[in-house]
Formats: sequence, structure tokens, C-alpha cells
Amino acid sequence: MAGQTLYDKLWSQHLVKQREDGSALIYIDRQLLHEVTSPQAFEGLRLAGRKPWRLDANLATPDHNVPTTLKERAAGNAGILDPVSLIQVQTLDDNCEAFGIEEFRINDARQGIVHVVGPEQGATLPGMTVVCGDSHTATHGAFAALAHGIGTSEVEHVLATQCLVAQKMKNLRVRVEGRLGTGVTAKDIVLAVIGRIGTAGGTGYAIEFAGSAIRDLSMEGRMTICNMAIEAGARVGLVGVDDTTIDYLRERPYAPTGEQWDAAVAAWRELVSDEDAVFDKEVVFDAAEIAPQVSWGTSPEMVAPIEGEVPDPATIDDDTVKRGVTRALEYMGLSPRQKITDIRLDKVFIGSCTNSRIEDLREAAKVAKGKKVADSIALAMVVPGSGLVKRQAEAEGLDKIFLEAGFEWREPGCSMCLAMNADKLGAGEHCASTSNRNFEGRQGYGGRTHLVSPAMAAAAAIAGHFVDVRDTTLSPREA
Ligand SMILES: CC(C)[C@H](C(=O)O)[C@@H](O)C(=O)O
Ligand code: SF4
Repeated sequence: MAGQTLYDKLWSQHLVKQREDGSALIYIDRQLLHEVTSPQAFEGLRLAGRKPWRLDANLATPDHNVPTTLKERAAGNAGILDPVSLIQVQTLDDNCEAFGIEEFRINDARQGIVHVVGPEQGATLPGMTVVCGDSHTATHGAFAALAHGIGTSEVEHVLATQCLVAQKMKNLRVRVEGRLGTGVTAKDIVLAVIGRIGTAGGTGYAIEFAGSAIRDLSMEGRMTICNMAIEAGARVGLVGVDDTTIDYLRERPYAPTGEQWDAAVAAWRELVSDEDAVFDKEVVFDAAEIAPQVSWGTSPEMVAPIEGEVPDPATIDDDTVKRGVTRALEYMGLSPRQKITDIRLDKVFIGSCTNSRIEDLREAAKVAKGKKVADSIALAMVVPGSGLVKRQAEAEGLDKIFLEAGFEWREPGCSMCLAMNADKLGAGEHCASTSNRNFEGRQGYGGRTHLVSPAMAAAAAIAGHFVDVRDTTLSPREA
């Protein structure tokens, strides 16, 4: 019998019941909760007179609707000026209180974007099934956890039963071999992958990211890649366990200790695909060929290398693709064949669950150090992914580097990634953003998002337009 893939192992370890129609019931180890997708789930429990099945499997934090300015944050929930956002956050607090679920509230140092908080706390561990009412739950797969987003009714189901109705996915391996060039990061890998396989390339699959370039990445980098598996159409992204995984988790608050740690590590070491595992599909990339990427359109697959140009619809044969590109260029206010380096920017956003961890901020700070944000940039902001990331960055003096360069240094949350708070783009504004989605209006009505790495965003803030971070005097890997 052929060996098992990592995904197959995680699936079978959590399978409660398999039905003949293909549906199955799996056990869920960890549920993360935020204010947007949990209210109706709690309400459902209340109406049915149910209690959560296992309180300590749940961990909550508000992230989407929290303001990011210090003045407003100092006032706690009372500082949330938008009434709908206030209700959302207050309702999460009330529900967690009423049901006895642990929550890191708005001014808790551990608050942050759920996908930053879970791993940072060691609440996400290898071998777990992790769910959250949020599509970027794939992030946690970087720890060899079977993690994916679920809908609000499923949030309720998991709260009530600790189980989930699920369907087994197929296995896709994306292998990235070789060494990344200086200044090229995990974000560039994942954008290049989506650029090639497309936003539907991973549909129906769990993607395992493998190969020497993935092994060389830190956990932060692996999370960046798994985070965007959903942008490639896959609900699940995975990376097998190795020393990097284990070193990251040691002594995290929720991680096991003593003998339990040793036993856990021994079990985690098995969480890799067997040598002879068979994947339904495989794609291979040469890391050395990946350049810093910039998205020019309204879908993450509409990307180009920094030395490239915007496509010309006139050269596209397929009518549907041609129409899509034409429409995207119109919305983005770009002309055919425009050089990527000629795209001028109005705002810069460094943050989101894709790129707001300490390493991301370090990479951006290395580029920004001793430089100034261009006068033409109306706002350049850095939003740490959690209060603890913020604290760490401040201990390293990164906040000073950003502030001296003219960036705003904000409080943690989703912020301008999706503009559910006051941080928004104005119509027509171009933004270099380290987030993961660039569809029309994502960062504010009429806003134009360009997805890039933190180093590329920082370099763009300084130049006022996109530049090749590899040409800047201080590229991130060398500093
Ligand atoms: C609000 C939430 C449900 C949503 C998601 O599921 O991803 C958000 O986080 C996003 O990034 O669009
Ligand atoms: S940071 Fe952005 S992508 Fe991540 S959970 Fe928040 S809104 Fe969604």
C-alpha cells in the first residue's frame, strides 16, 4: 500500500464517521472565534438551550472591527466610534463571558488577528484540526494542522458538538525547490504560485507546500504561504513538521510542557508526507526564478514580476480572459503594457494576517531604515498583527525606524486589509498592500489594491511607486 500524505494522516486521525455518500464527521481540536462570524452561532446555541461541548477548545479575540489608532484604543470598546463595529465587538465580549470562553479583549496585550494570535500562543499545534469562521484559517496549516475556514452555522455546530461535517479533499503538492534570491520572500513565492496555477488551481485540494525553499522558510514565512492557499482556491494549505516548527512552539503559553512536550514532539515528527505518498497533482517551482511580485489587477492571480509590465488585452486570444483583463485595467486605472515600476501609489499598508508578524515587520524596517516615505504618499501605515508582535517590534526599535521614516505605527487588528474599520482607501487610490485580497472595493469603495511583500511595500513607500527591492541599497536578506 502506498504511503500517506500529511493531509491523509491528519484526516484519518480525526475521522469520527465516514458515510458512503462521501460525507464524513471529523473531530475538531481547536476553534478560534472573532466578532464577525460568531454572533449568530452563539445565538443559535442560546435558542437551542445548548452549551459549548468543550470550553477550552475555543479561543476568541476581536480583530476585524477594532480601531487601530492609539487614542481610540485607549478607550477600549468605548473608543469604537462606528456603532455596528461596536455592537460586533461588544457582542463577542458578552458571548464569551456568558458561555465561559477565553477571550483576549480589545486592550489585552495578546489581542490581535486570530491567525496571528493562535500560533503565537501555541493554541495552534501540529496534528490538530483547527477551524474558525474565517477563510484565512488555512494559515494554521503551516504547523501541520488540518485547518480551514467554516461558515457561521458550522461555528455553532462545532461549539455544540466539537465535530464538523466534512468532505475529504484531494492532494496537491506544490514543491518549491532551490534558493530564493536576495530580497525575495514567502509572499513572492505564494503570489508566483497563484499567478501560475490561478485562483481556481487548488479548488478541491489540500495543498501541501514542500521542497527545499519551503523548508528554508521560518514559520512566519510558511504562515504567509498557507494563508493564501485559499486565494489559490484551496481551503487547506499545509507544511510538514520539522525542527523549525518545533523550535517555534517551544514554551508558547498553550503548548504542552515537560513529559507531555516530549511525547507531543515525538508524535509531531510523524506529521510529514510519507516518502512514497501519492499526490493527485504536483506542481514544481524553481525558487531562484521567482522575482518580487506585484499584483496589477483585481484578483490575486493577476500578478507580474517587478521587472514586468501590465498585460495588453489586445494580445489575449481567449475572450473571457480578455474581458477580465480589460475590466481589471479599467478599474485599476492602468494602461496596457504599463511598466510595473511606473505604478504610482497613494497609500501603503503593511499588515494583515498574511504579513504582520515580527519577521514581516523586520523585513520592512530594514528597507525603511534611515529613509523617508515619499511626499506623494498620503498615508503609509504599519499595523502589527497582535499586541505581542507590537511589543516585540518596539523592543527591537522597529517602531522608531518606521516613525522616523514617516510611517504611522498602529494598534493591532485587520485594519485596511478589508476596511471594516476607519482604515480605508479612497476611490481611485492605489495602495501597496501586504494583505491577501485585491478584488474591487476590498480596501474601500473604488480603492485599488496591489499585493506585495512587506519589503516591497516599504520600498514602494519610499520611492512613491513600485521599485525592485533587490535594487535598493539595503535588501532584507543582506542587512
Ligand atoms: C470577515 C471574514 C468572514 C472574512 C473571511 O472569511 O476571510 C475576512 O477575514 C476576509 O479576509 O475577507
Ligand atoms: S487580516 Fe484580512 S484576511 Fe486576515 S482575517 Fe483579517 S480581514 Fe481577513
